[in-house]
Amino acid sequence: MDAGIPAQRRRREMAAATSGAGRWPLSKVRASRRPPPARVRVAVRLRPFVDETAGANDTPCVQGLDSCSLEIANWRNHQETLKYQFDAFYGERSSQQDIYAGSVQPILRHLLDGQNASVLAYGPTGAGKTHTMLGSPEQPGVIPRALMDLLQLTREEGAEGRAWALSVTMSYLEIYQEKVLDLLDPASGDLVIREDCRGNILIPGLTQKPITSFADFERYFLPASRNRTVGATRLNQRSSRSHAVLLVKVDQRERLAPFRQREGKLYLIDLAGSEDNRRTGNKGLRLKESGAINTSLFVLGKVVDALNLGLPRVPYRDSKLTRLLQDSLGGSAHSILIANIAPERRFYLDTVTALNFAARSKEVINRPFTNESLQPHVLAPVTLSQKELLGSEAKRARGPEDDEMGSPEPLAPPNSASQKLSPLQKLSSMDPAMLERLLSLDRLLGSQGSQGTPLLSTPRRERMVLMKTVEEKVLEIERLKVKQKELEAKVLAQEAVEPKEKENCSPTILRPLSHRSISVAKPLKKAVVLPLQLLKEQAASPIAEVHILKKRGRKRKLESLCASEPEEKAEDCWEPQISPELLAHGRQKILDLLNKGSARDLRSLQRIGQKKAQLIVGWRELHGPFSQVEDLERVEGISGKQVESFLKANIVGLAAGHRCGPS
Ligand SMILES: Nc1ncnc2c1ncn2[C@@H]1O[C@H](COP(=O)(O)OP(=O)(O)OP(=O)(O)O)[C@@H](O)[C@H]1O
Repeated sequence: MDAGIPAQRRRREMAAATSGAGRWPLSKVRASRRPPPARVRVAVRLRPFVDETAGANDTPCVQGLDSCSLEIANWRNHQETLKYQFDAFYGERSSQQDIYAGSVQPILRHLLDGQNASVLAYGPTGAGKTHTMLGSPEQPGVIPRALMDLLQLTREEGAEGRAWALSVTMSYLEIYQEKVLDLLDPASGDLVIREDCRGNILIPGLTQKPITSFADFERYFLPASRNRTVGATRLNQRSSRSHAVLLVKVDQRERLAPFRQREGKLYLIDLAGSEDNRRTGNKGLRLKESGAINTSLFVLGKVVDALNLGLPRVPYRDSKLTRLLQDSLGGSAHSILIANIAPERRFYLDTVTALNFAARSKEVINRPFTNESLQPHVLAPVTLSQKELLGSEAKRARGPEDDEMGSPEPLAPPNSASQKLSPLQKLSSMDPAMLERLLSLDRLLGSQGSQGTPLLSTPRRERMVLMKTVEEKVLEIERLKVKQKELEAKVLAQEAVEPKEKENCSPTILRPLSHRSISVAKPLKKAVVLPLQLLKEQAASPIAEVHILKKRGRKRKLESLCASEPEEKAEDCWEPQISPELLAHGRQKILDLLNKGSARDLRSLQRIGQKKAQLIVGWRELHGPFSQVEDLERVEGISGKQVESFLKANIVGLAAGHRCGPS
């Protein structure tokens, strides 16, 4: 478009545009003159209590401080509050109009300057994204309000006699499991996203409906909304399983010479909820959906971070959602992210995660959470096991008051050196696995003599150093655990191979209690065969143990007098037997890769493609390092069976590499 305009005039109009007097679209000037990428503005909306299970006395775990900041209890130290700062904060009493007028309406005018804009509702499942974006007939949300205003604005600006003629079109699509589906034409299948030579993002084949009135909009939008994929999860009966993207284009044509054209795009997006599948109870299809949702939200987080930090590379291409938004997030586009959060305590961790995702700045204030009736429990985090925590969870399920009263017998004697006051038990619905992780961090920091350095209140750089130390310690512990398992396996293997010797063996060799069982079934037949072709290699190879074949077969259960689970033994077929030591090396190598490898490194593993590698990296960033390879099963989208076959496919190769390699 620029080519036909004399350079002098272009410069004049540019100057007019930047001084606010003209209407030359900043987005259309040459790249070198473009303003620096716009920051994504972030607003947080706290919804009111809607949880029927919340008791009358339940107090929110988060509360607003002013129109831009809020505080939330610090799980680790009840004397402290985490304070977050945003561009805007809307408390539980805020209305739909407050959010719209405060954060959305101001960006609409940029569309008439030919610039793009986007509004994204983000947050955990059930926190109020759809309510914010869509609302109800009584409380219309951002979408109907924005459409109403935009149509009004374009009618006025494009009226006869004005310099520009304006028209509005709408498209409506969903991104479901990384597929782009046209909600106005559900039969059309997965659509491709393309970029033209000017960097504009296009979706060829996507339906565009011209709209001139709000009635037009409703006529298309309401039936299309019913095409959106929703499903019931444990946390929301009608949970959105896809990102719903409403695209409104405002097209402008100048009525007189030089007949310029402009196009402004507005994306109004109701994102699918970020999900912690240990709480949603998702399985099968829901789990798969959730994996795709979490991955694309993770990429969105990276894109927002990169834009707000001014990084040179913004990873738009890593997901369909961000690819679609490439020309409407950053650049000269105007974007607002509305992070929706819930007040119920059972959402505490989700809330912290959402706030951390959205936070521009956070500080720790040295005062208790003001609305929090946290009763100091005499707990020693260093001695609190997951079992005990689960016990307290169960107790809470019986009645929260019991818990409020605290245990008549403190878990640690008062005044003991390890004693700490902790609000952990008050954060009633915190995931036990997550608690265990947080507590293990505590334990490690405690054993490092850094009790005085609360992790979350430490400046970012120091926190990174601390986290690194903690990670190393965790790895060391894991290594020791593996070593222990190895020794146990050796003892077991020895007993299986030499049942008779076992009877006479020294009483000083004891197996760990949990593994001690007395089998009353017939002893297994021993069969260790060295295949002919391997005999030579085995003599020379340092990894000879891999090539020994062991007899194995249909599993059958043996009665066990000691173990709670029946022991499984096998017979009648052959499989490679790997020495426990080698197995442990292989496992450790895999674990190291899972915890330290980039997505690219992970792809070098068998059975790990690009998607799985991203899922793993995403999980790691959200939940911290894997403590054992089996934790892979906790990654959404990776099943237990897949983990099993992944281990089989990789363990020997990596173990062999370890033993034979230069190290
Ligand atoms: N500000 C609010 N005022 C009153 N009710 C609300 C508010 N926000 C959300 N709700 C109610 O909370 C429930 C969950 O909200 P909603 O469906 O919007 O969550 P969501 O974040 O879109 O969930 P999902 O990601 O699973 O789709 C709904 O019943 C909704 O009406």
